[in-house]
Amino acid sequence: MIEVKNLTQIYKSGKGVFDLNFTIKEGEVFGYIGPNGAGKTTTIRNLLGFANPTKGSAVINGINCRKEAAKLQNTIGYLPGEITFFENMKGMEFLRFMCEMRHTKDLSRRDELIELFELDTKGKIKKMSKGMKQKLGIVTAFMHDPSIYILDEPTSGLDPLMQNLFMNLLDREKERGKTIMMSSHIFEEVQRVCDRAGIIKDGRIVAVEDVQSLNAMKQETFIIRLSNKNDVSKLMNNKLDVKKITDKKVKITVNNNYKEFFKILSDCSVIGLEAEQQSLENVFMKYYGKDGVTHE
Ligand SMILES: Nc1ncnc2c1ncn2[C@@H]1O[C@H](COP(=O)(O)OP(=O)(O)OP(=O)(O)O)[C@@H](O)[C@H]1O
Repeated sequence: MIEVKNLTQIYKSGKGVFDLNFTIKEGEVFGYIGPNGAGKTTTIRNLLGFANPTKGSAVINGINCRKEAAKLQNTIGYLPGEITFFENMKGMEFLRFMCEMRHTKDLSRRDELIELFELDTKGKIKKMSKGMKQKLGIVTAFMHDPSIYILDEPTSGLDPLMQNLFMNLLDREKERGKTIMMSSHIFEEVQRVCDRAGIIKDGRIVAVEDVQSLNAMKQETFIIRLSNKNDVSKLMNNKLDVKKITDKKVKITVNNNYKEFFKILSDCSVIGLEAEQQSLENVFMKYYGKDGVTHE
């Protein structure tokens, strides 16, 4: 369905994306993850036909994304990373304009989405907050019921409640057999909804993995507070990766060995447990060297 072949776009600065190769099957949810500046937006802009690749191609449903971009317009729901709308239009005016452009007849989905995200469409876009603009972008990307979604960091700017609503919406679209590509640097988000994920770093794809195997790579770190300081040495004398912070506080890194982790903790005087968020960057920095080769 989506085929990226040797796609290269080099900016004057020498940065960009280089020899990207991946395919996304019909009905698949593909996460595209990488740190800031890795090349996610550049790839997505090529899929939308907004950029002229230096080399290679992106093809969707047999249609060349650059050469025949107009043909894809109604098939794709695109959410840009930075939303620069017609700032002087009111929210509803913009949505009506987009529906006319796309010849969308059935407006019920638009209205359902406005209600779902509690979007106030009365005000001018330039007066909307970042989160409100993001919601407007989501309604725009989803309201014509396209078969493919290309979403650039879709939850950015949304509060946790809205993020959750959005992820539920993605689940429903996935169930309806839609093909979804979404960029993100939030591991949890990709983990929750994606089947596979491509990892991009310094403009190159370093891995395309099943999300299940990606999960196995993830380590979690917990800060444990104890009431009895003797428990610190008890914790240090086993197979767990434990670092002492104070005489009653330790940091434990768990790498899928939860069973052992809970077994040992159940025997200690735990009075507090706090999970440390691990950034996605840390996850793959640990597993992929600069050369893009897996280092176990
Ligand atoms: N128009 C441009 N001209 C020159 N360099 C650019 C341009 N757009 C992006 N770049 C550079 O290309 C690289 C990839 O940028 P890109 O925006 O694709 O990354 P990204 O993965 O989307 O990052 P982020 O997560 O920060 O949005 C970066 O080094 C960026 O500085």
